[in-house]
Amino acid sequence: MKTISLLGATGSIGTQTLDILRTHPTEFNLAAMSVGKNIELARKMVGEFKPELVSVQDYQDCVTLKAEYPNTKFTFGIEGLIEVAVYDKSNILVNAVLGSVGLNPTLQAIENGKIIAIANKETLVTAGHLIMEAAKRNNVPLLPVDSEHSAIFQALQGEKERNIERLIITASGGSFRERTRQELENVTVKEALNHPNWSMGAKITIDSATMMNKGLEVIEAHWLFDMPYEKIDVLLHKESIIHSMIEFHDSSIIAQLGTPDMRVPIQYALTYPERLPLPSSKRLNLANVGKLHFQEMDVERFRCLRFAYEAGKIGGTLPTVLNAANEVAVASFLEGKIRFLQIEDLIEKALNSHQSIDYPSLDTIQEVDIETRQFVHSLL
Ligand SMILES: NC(=O)C1=CN([C@@H]2O[C@H](COP(=O)(O)OP(=O)(O)OC[C@H]3O[C@@H](n4cnc5c(N)ncnc54)[C@H](OP(=O)(O)O)[C@@H]3O)[C@@H](O)[C@H]2O)C=CC1
Ligand SMILES: CC(=O)[C@@H](O)[C@H](O)COP(=O)(O)O
Ligand SMILES: [Mn+2]
Repeated sequence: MKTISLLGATGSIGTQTLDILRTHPTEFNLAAMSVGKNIELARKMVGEFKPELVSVQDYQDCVTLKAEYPNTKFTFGIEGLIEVAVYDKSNILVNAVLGSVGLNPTLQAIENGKIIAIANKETLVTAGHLIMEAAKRNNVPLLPVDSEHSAIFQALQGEKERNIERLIITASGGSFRERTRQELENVTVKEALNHPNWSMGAKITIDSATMMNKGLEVIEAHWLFDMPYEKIDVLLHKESIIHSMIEFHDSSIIAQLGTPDMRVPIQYALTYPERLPLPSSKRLNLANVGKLHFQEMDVERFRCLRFAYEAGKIGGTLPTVLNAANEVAVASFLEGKIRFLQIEDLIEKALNSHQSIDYPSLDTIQEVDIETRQFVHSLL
């Protein structure tokens, strides 16, 4: 029995993680979880899974839930996220929280020897060097949940990182893949949230439409697989059936395929190195699919991808700025405060106005994260 702490239980990845726990009740047990503001769903989850510890975002929700479930321990805020992440009865942390708020809980969980199943890519983008250093020092496995990184991780089994020629990360093209740049001027939030292949949380769906999701994934892959940026390519593949590939020195390419279903990579991270059946997942029938399509990425049309490569290559605090500016810009777009193309304008302004600091400490990253958020807010 594996005992799990789950950050972001009420989200898209969080709810699918709980689906897997439901499918395999004798394999997994939920000891602790965090939610944000979706207290209605949290209530149902506490009733069903009976975790011993629950963290909520706001103090008042903590008080309300405590009155309803006196046998459960409730906590709140960033300290609550950390408490869940390091909960002593858990041996695995599934980090499915949204944004760089996941950084400190992840670091603390690593320091406490927890196995990390990481979906929360913003944490790796903003401070990949700190996460990788801590994981190495504590001999803690970092198991990717993001579909592309899980695909690469699966294709790497039995292989050596030193034999990799390049990583090929596939991109669906997002909600606006058929539109010209000019047609992006007046797109709506509703249109942007209509991803062609995946059902995901709002922020990552917008990131997919701007191509920032692929940018974040390039940086994520750089850290997870210790790969220079020059050896990480992005390829448009509109079906999202090949989830990513590795090309080796001898020109062999190994890919991982499947229908777009995040429960597969989530479950793989939870069962690694074993595999369990996943009866509810639709099996891929390639004869029915017939054709797969591939197309070169245009970094002029998708400027966010170029920003991410540039920020990643320079390193220091630039990825922190990239991520924090993007988080604020996407939230502003979702709130109807800015137009779609202003997302990339705001990120560009934040990057241009920042002097990168090399080898940033956790404190420096947190300061730069706050400063960047304030800077972008001042432009709105
Ligand atoms: N969705 C997907 O298919 C994929 C997602 N990912 C990554 O996984 C992470 C989660 O994505 P996704 O599940 O789509 O996101 P969602 O928006 O669906 O869920 C986010 C979760 O985090 C909680 N949350 C948000 N902000 C805070 C906060 N400040 N404090 C505490 N809790 C908070 C939310 O709580 P509440 O809703 O209760 O307010 C919710 O539980 C992201 O980093 C994303 O990039 C990676 C690959 C695929
Ligand atoms: C499911 C997942 O991992 C997402 O990151 C997904 O890949 C988004 O798809 P695109 O960014 O390729 O549109
Ligand atoms: Mn992905």
